[in-house]
This record gives sequence, structure tokens and C-alpha cells, in this order.
Amino acid sequence: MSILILYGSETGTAQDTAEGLCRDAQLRKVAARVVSLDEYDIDNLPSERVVFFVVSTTGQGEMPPNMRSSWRRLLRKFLPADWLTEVKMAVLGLGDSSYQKYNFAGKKIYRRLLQLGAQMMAPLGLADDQHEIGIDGALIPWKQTVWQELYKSCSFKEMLEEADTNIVIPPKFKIVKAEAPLPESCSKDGKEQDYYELDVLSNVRATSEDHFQDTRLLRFLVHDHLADRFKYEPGDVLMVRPYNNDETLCVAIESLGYSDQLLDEPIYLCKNSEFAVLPPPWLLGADNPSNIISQNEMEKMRLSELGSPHGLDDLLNYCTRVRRTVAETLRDFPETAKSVAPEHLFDFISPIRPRAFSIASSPSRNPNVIELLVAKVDYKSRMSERRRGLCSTFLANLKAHDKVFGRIRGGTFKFPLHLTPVICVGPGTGVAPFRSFLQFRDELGERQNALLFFGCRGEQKDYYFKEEWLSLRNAEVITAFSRDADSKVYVQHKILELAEKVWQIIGKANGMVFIAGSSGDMPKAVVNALNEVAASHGVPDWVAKAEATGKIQYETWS
Ligand SMILES: Cc1cc2nc3c(=O)[nH]c(=O)nc-3n(C[C@H](O)[C@H](O)[C@H](O)COP(=O)(O)O)c2cc1C
Repeated sequence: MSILILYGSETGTAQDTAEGLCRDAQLRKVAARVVSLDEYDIDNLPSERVVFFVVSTTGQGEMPPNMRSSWRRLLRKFLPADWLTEVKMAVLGLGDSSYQKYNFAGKKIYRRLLQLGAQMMAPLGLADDQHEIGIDGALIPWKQTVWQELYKSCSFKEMLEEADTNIVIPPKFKIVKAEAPLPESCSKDGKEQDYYELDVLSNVRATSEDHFQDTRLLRFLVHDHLADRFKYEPGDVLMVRPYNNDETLCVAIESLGYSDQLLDEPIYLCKNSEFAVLPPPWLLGADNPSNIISQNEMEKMRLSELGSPHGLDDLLNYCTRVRRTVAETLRDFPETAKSVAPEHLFDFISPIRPRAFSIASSPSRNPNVIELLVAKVDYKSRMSERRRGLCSTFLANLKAHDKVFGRIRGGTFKFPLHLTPVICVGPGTGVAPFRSFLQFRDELGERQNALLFFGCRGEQKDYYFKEEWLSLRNAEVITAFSRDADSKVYVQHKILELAEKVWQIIGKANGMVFIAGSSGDMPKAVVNALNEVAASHGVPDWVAKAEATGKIQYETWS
């Protein structure tokens, strides 16, 4: 008997979390297996004894693609209310509370499993990207409850009450030299094949040279044979796979102490277990250090503290506040790092997540070209170390003819292409999806009005696509420059200033509103301004009603 850990994941966090739970189970002498929901035959659920669900939410409150078919099967009406009464379950949802439909997938699946009679071992866990220590804020206490309940239930005779960190878990992979014949079990994993190569056409700075923010307009060429793979619509997103920068790699390699011979040798990674998932080649993402198992007593104690429920504050200070990387953590725990055998490396270092960028170009102009507007993230952490956003730096450093792995994913916006007047609010790089959408509408000859509210610091500094907007028919751009005048002017101020024009679209013409950009204060301020405009025309709570009918949509990021 073993615990079944099922995950639904779009960019891999839920999968990593599920794999972490599997390692935790092994350290408690409980067998566990990890499977994506759609790879599991959901009709077998009633015959399982203990099942954990780890599911993220994607899109606008949607289930991740790799669990949609199982979810449909779970919803079948004929399933009886006692279908899962014999099964102990626990559900962890992964989400981001800056989204309107926070953790919807986790909440829905939890409710449905209860309806089907599941015995829940713990309340629904809601992990939130916005928590100050990220998903660990909810994951660590949730895990503790689940393990305690499972122990109390005596479901597994051998189970230990606490994890025994002396247990050595067999590595998920074995390393095979590339010149040796590839073992049967080492067949290629097709999972990552939906990422395809794009060529960089150009990479141009979109902010003035004297402006502190370096924002790039990147143009990618889609090769003809991949045209179908990269077909997109306004509002769609390009998922990009970045690589680690050389500095980070050097710190990690030095700390691990691997020989040049080992590092230069071409190898295959082969699965040790049928449930293991091969890591993609773009490995070495940032994660917390709680799953490293050390042989050095001092370091081991410190690492266990960092991974325990009472060590949350410590973890926050050590890891999250200063944005410490895996490589730096390896450097901080030198004895532990030196004892990580190459085949164990892939057990605790998670693959780099792909990042999503709203496409800034219109497919109607040139379907073989995809453009992104990307602000480079570069700041000093509380350790005073320079921190750079992994993917934005990767993109900003690209040169013409470089190659990038990407794929198209549906965005969260559902744009009306005909006969609907719209208001778009896109300060900063939030303007990217609206450039795509407004260009597209313009080429279709749409005669309905569009109002674009764009905000930035200064007209000469970071006013993106300034010249281009002039060529659009039936689209008016209203700008808010926050640093050009004595008092700060933001998009919400402009909405209030143009209240009549705004009401003409949202009230009289039954138009739609789209808001894109930073998930900080901006969306709330814009929502308040829209409510104020509507209230002054005798319509209270306009935004709440518009949200219910999809008349207002958001795409925000932190
Ligand atoms: C495109 C996109 C859409 C998202 N939509 C939501 C959402 O509607 N609600 C939510 O709570 N979280 C949302 N999130 C946050 C993810 O659920 C969260 O980052 C999670 O940790 C990702 O897990 P995964 O890597 O397993 O997919 C979204 C993330 C992305 C990238």
C-alpha cells in the first residue's frame, strides 16, 4: 500500500510540491507515488487508501491542462455520494491571491471530493504566491497536520511520527554516460516537447538611455514549419524557458565541488522509478533549501530548522526576504553541498519555471513575428546583493539570431473583436496585450471606440509605442505621466477626469473594460475610479456586476 499523490500543474510548482511530499513520505517510511491527474485512471480512486491532491489554478480560475480530463470525470453526475468514503484525502491548492479567482481549482476539487464522501484528513490548504514566504507559508503547516493525522490513523504500520533525516532516499535518476547504449528505461520523455525554438530578430531598448528602467522590445521569428505551433490571438501569452546565468552556475558548481571531468561528460538521466518525471535540460531553478539532507550535524540542524513549521520566520529571513538563490544556499552550507552526489542533485533542485509574457504584437500584421515588451528586473536585495530577474535578464541579454524555447498559451483576456467599444487600462508594460488587440481591431476595420489609458513616469522616458498609437483609427490614447508634473498623475486620475467619456463607453454603449499591469495598488485604484464614475450616473457597484458578466477583465502580475 502506498500514498497516491496526484497533481495538476501548469508551470511545474504543484508537481515539485507533490514530489517534495513524496520525499517527506519516504523519510517517514511510507511508500508514495506521484502521478499527474490526467495520467491516472480516476475510476480507480475508490480503491486507494490515502490520496493527496496538489493542484494549482491557472488562467482565470481554471484547472491546469494536465488535470482537465480527470476533473471532467470527477464531475460525472452518476458518481454516488459514498463513492470515496473509504479513502483518506487531503487537498492543497496553489494560487495567487492577487487573482480574482483565488485558488479556484483547489477549492472546487476539495468541494467535489467531499461531495463524493472522501474523508478529509486536514482542512483545504491554500498556498499563496503573495504570502511573504511564498507557498511555504501554507504548505509547511498543512503538511504538518496531514502527517500527524495520517500517523494517528495508523494507516501505515511502519510509519514514523517524525521524518528520519538519516534515511537515504534512492535518487530519482541514475546517470548513464552518453556513449553507453541508452537503457530501455531511459526512453525520451515527451513532456517538454511542446516548447519550440524561436529565433531572436531584434532586441531594442524601449526606454530612454537615461531612464533607470531598462525595458526591451523583443522580436522573435517563427519558422514556417512551426507556424501552426505558434499561432496566436490578441491576449495570448508566450511562455518562455530561460536559462540560468553563468554567475549562478559558477557559484553552484563551485559549492558542489564537482570535477571538470564530470561536468564536461555528456550524460543521460534515466528514471529510477516509473513515477519519476525527467527534469528538462533548463534545470536549476530557485527553491528553498528545506529538502537538502546533510551529513554535517551543524548544517543539518540548521537546515531542518529552516524546513520546520516553527522555523517559518527564520526561513522568511534567510530565504525569501533576501531572495537567496539555491546556488547561494549551497555556498552557505559547504559541507552539505560537497556531499550531494550528482545523481541526487536532481532530487531537490527544481527545474526553472517557464515565465509568461503577454504578446505585444498583432498576428494580423505578421503572423511569423512575435513581440514582447519586457521590463528587466534588477534591484538590490536586503543582503545588498544585486538581484536580477532570471527570465527578464535572460531576455534582455539576447542578441539577434539567438534561440529561445517558447510556446503559446491562451491568455486570460477574452477580447471582443467586433462591435464592442472598449476601455483598456495598461500602465507600464501592462500596455503589451493592448498593443496587440488595438492593432488587430484596427486592421479589421473596427469602427467602435477604444480608449486606452496608459501611464508611465515621463513622456520622454518610458512612453512605450508613442508614435505608433497615432496611426490607430478609432482608438484614443490617454496618458498619465507620474513624474512630469509637480503632482503625481496616474491612470485612475485620468479615468475620473474623463468620467463622461468613460461612462459613454461602459454605461451607455454597454462596453467592456480590460485592466493589465502590476498587481499592486493599480487595479484597485482603477476599480474604485470606475465605480465612482458609474455611481455618479446612478449605478452603484458597477464593477461587481461587470465582473459577474465578464464585462471587466484583469491580467495582473507581481
Ligand atoms: C497565467 C497564470 C494564471 C493564473 N491564474 C490564477 C488564478 O486565476 N487564480 C489563482 O489563485 N492563481 C492563479 N495563478 C497563480 C498560480 O496558480 C500559482 O503561481 C501556482 O503556484 C502555479 O503552480 P503551477 O506551476 O503548478 O502551475 C496563475 C498563474 C499564471 C502564470
